[in-house]
Amino acid sequence: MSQIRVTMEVGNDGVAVIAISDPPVNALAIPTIAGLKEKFHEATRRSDVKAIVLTGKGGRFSGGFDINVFQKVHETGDVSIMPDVSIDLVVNAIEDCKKPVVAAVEGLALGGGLELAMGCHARIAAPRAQLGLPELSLGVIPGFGGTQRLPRLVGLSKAIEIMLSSKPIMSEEGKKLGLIDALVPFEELLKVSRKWALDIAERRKPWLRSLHRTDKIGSLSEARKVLKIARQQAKKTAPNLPQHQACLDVIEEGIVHGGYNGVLQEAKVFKELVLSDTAKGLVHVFLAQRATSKVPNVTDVGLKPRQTKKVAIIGGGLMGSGIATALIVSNIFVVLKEVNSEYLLKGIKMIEANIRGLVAKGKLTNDKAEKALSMLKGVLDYTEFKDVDMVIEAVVENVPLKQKIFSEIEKACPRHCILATNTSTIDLNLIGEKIKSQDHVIGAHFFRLQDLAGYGVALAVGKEYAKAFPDRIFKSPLVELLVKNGRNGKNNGKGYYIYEKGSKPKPDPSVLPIIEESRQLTKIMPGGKPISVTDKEILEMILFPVVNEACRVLHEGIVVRASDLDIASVLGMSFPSYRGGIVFWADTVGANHVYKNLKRWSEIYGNFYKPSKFLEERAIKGIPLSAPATSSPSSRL
Ligand SMILES: C[C@H](O)CC(=O)SCCNC(=O)CCNC(=O)[C@H](O)C(C)(C)COP(=O)(O)OP(=O)(O)OC[C@H]1O[C@@H](n2cnc3c(N)ncnc32)[C@H](O)[C@@H]1OP(=O)(O)O
Repeated sequence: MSQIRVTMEVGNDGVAVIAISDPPVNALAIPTIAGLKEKFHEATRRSDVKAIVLTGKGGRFSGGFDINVFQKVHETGDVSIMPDVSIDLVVNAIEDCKKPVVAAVEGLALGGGLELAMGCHARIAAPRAQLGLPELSLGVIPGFGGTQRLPRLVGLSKAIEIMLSSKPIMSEEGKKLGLIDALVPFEELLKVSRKWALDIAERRKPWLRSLHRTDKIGSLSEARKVLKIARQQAKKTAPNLPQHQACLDVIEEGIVHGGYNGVLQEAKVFKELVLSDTAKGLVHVFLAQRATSKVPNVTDVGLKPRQTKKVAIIGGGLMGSGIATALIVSNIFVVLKEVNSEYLLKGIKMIEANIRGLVAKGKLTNDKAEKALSMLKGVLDYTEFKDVDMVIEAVVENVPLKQKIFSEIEKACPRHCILATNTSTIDLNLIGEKIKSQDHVIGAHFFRLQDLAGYGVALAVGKEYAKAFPDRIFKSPLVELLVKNGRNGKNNGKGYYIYEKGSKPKPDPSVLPIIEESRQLTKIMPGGKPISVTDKEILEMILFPVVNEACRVLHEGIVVRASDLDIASVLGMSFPSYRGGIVFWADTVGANHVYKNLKRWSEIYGNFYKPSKFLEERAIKGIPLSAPATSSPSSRL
């Protein structure tokens, strides 16, 4: 195995080129690490090798340590399956190698990939290569010496920024910072790297060990000041993520006690963090997100995705104009259709304002804003629909209106066109009932929340839910009362929050008497007094019904796998990714705990909380909610 994943060629110049070869990203799997150790020992031993170049095949240096190994550690709880790379390979075989080692980097060097490169005695990179240490986004810290070498190469503040943000920098910036020694055209990468390695061997260039450098760290008191500020910021920006403070502690260890001790402490903390719930959740989300692109009977039978170049949107209200904005900034032509020129103009103005907002926030340059707006066309009829790849209907929640629109677009659009509806609640079968191309109908739901969309939408959605799932809704008069009191969310400045330009929305206390009235009407106050619930119970009373609904979706086979719902909850509901998504979290809490509480609440508050059959069976039998249906008899429920 190791021979395939790592190759070595020794040229007439005496340079051994060791290449990682494991497409698509040259991840450092356990056999690859073994292969690297083997090749480095061989190159060190061989008398015909004067210097070494380390590179990656296929246009990418390395995407870092193999994340699948983390998953195995999580499944088994056995952290000893992770090989010692930090000392054995990076310090002993590379950094302390008796022959100079130069990294030739192109494409990307992330995580463990960049850490290998930092262990080399120089780094030569091609343009636009991504360099980063994204380990914190996986719930761990860099574990191959990155917490020690990066500060020594680019300075403490920048290194902290790179690690805590988990965002890569480009090789151009890397060159300015000193992380990269030379930036050369792609065609010259290997040639220059070989020569650089020979120059070091023959003492024409310095032989630098990153871990031994101190020139960019500054004094201990300066370093402590920088670390103190970083700790305070991390407390605010990442209060629930232990890896941020842990990373700063390990950096400090190396500054106080020297780089080598820092590396040892890093390895210890890394192994503790890899078993944390945060790492379990984040690693799950990383792998689950990639799994969403694998659809049985679609991607595995060779079907290729079709490009979407032009999309029509029906309805230029808040929703339609928001969707149009997202599409034009992604370089997709948009045809926006409205029923009259007054509404159309309003929609276009909203899109222009959205784009101006993105420019003001620095998310879009003026050039890109102009380009985006040039991709938008407002229309009042269907003529422009003749060559669209997709239509997204974003009109009010009204079944006859949506059915009429779908009949019209079926005639106006090409056969391949996807017919999407932005409905929140209406059954897609009902929307497509009157057309022939039912196999082209999909739901493409966008929603931001009540204050933003306006309470009219919330009322319409509530009515549809009540019709479709009468036994699954909690009947609350709150939204109607808000409307009666002249409130309509952000739209008229009277929502749950107060919206002031330039500042974060603040809770509006004048909404409290209306909430109180709603409570009285709902009769959920035994003895006329609000019930007393802990913060934990509030959280569970909100999220367990979501878990229950996820169980119904799983039972009905609407998603291919439970982890698709995790990704939907993270991307669509802002469910914290460090908790792994809604089903993953429910399994962490325990299906039985979810079931028992829902059952108890359903006896007090009614059917809204009634556990579904799927949840009940899995809870009773002790089967995780995420286990595939085939492994459990509940698939027949
Ligand atoms: C000890 C060390 O300090 C610890 C570490 O190194 S932890 C790892 C640090 N590295 C990372 O976090 C990088 C993670 N990877 C990425 O961000 C992106 O995959 C990427 C920027 C490298 C490439 O992105 P992109 O081109 O869009 O391709 P993407 O679909 O994400 O990945 C291609 C395939 O490579 C896999 N892959 C990418 N990086 C991987 C890694 N580090 N380990 C294992 N598999 C990896 C993906 O799972 C995907 O597999 P699939 O084809 O079976 O779905």
